[in-house]
Amino acid sequence: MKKNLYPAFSVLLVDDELPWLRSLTMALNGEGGINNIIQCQDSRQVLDIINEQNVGLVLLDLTMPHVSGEQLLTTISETFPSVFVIVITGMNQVDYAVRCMKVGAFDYYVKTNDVNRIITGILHAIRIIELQRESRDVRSRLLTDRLENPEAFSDIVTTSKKMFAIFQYIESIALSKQPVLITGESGVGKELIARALYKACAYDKPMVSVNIAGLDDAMFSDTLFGHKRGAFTGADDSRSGLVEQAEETILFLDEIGDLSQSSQVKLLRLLQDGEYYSVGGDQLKRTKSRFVLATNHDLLSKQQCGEFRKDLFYRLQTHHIHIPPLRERKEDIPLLLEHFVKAAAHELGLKCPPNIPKPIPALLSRYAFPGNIRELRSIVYDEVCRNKIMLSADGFKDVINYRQEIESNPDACILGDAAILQVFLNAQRLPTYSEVEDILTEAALDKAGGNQTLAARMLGISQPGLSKRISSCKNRINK
Ligand SMILES: Nc1ncnc2c1ncn2[C@@H]1O[C@H](COP(=O)(O)OP(=O)(O)OP(=O)(O)O)[C@@H](O)[C@H]1O
Repeated sequence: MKKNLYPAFSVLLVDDELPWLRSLTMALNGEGGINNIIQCQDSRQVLDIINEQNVGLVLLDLTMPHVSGEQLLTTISETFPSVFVIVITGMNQVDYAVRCMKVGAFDYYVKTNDVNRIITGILHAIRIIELQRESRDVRSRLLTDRLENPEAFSDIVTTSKKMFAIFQYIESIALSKQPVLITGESGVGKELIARALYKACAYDKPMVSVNIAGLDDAMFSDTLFGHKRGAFTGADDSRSGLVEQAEETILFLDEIGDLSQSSQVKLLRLLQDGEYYSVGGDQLKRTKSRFVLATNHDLLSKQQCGEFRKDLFYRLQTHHIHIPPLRERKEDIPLLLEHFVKAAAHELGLKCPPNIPKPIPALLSRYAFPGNIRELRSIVYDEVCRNKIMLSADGFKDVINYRQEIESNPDACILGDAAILQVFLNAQRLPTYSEVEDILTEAALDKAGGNQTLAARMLGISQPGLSKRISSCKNRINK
């Protein structure tokens, strides 16, 4: 996989003027990050090059010796209909432009010193070609029912056709540079899918991940873009951000659903043009990172009620992977059960995993798993701790009944005031507010099997509020 070449197909520059070829190549490379370029000065060679190399886009001059650009344009359109042609010429006449577009040119530019405008058009064409190629690729993969690199998905335990279709889709978008949005309920495996995508892309550098829930706009900019020395009080040194650290690999932004409006604007610019400023810096930077973003929010309804920007919402739709909840792929339950029993036994140092009585998979299939696979994992681990030789069907039944009860009536677990008071009176010293917050957050997540929506309901706060508490709790631990 030629992962350092962009785009994955070649861009063929055809012009008899060598200085123009050179300056356009430099601009495409520097400003547009395009480095998969073939230069051709002799118009007679163009068709052979297209025939022999993986050319997706031709940037074509019109006035050339031997074969004219217009003649070439007609032949390319007829013989290689999937190759896009952009005409870049010195001829500033509308009728030429109209003629070229009629014959099949994708766009028409007059040579100018302001190459930025041309580059924006070329990047636009590249994006469309990538999408066309990807959709062709997805179609052929769906017909052949195969994976090119099954190893990339080996950590994901599944037998579901829906998940297999997701794997095929991931393989078909692996070479694209466009951002990928992964959605699905909490605990459904979004991070695992992001890691599979990373493996399918075969980057040399490790993936960079960050959970951006609860970051205010200043923290968001500082974390992603870094800062210049003296940018704010305490910024004693310049520091690079995660975007720079993730150059030529994947930057995984988890929980993008709660971003503030101003951070959404910055994120859009980053995804759209690859551009950003470090905090306190006035030099525009460009990135070649691949962005993978995840959320368990319904972004469509957030966008409809004005909480999520429409332009960002649509920018994120280019490559969208939605992971179905566990209750919609119950065929995975027996496999996952066995997998987690083995993993738990291994962690506990058991010689062999406990036996699984036959009724347990069917019992689990009747439960809706609001916390999805994370919840199943925590139930199984807990049961393996309790029963190291043979798992207990009754144990599973009790846990599931209890969880269903909490789910239908989150108030049921509330302790009386006196009981709460007693907990503190028995302690040698009173915990601080932040200690209580950490303990409660952890306890609620534990009870809810990692389901943040349910845990937030138990604590009487919103899910974004809980997300913020989780990240501040993590920050306190990391300090
Ligand atoms: N198909 C699977 N096979 C094995 N383990 C899985 C699978 N799906 C999820 N898991 C495990 O379940 C747990 C939750 O997965 P993950 O963190 O990827 O979910 P998530 O959707 O990102 O959750 P959240 O929205 O809360 O961040 C992890 O321990 C993960 O390894």
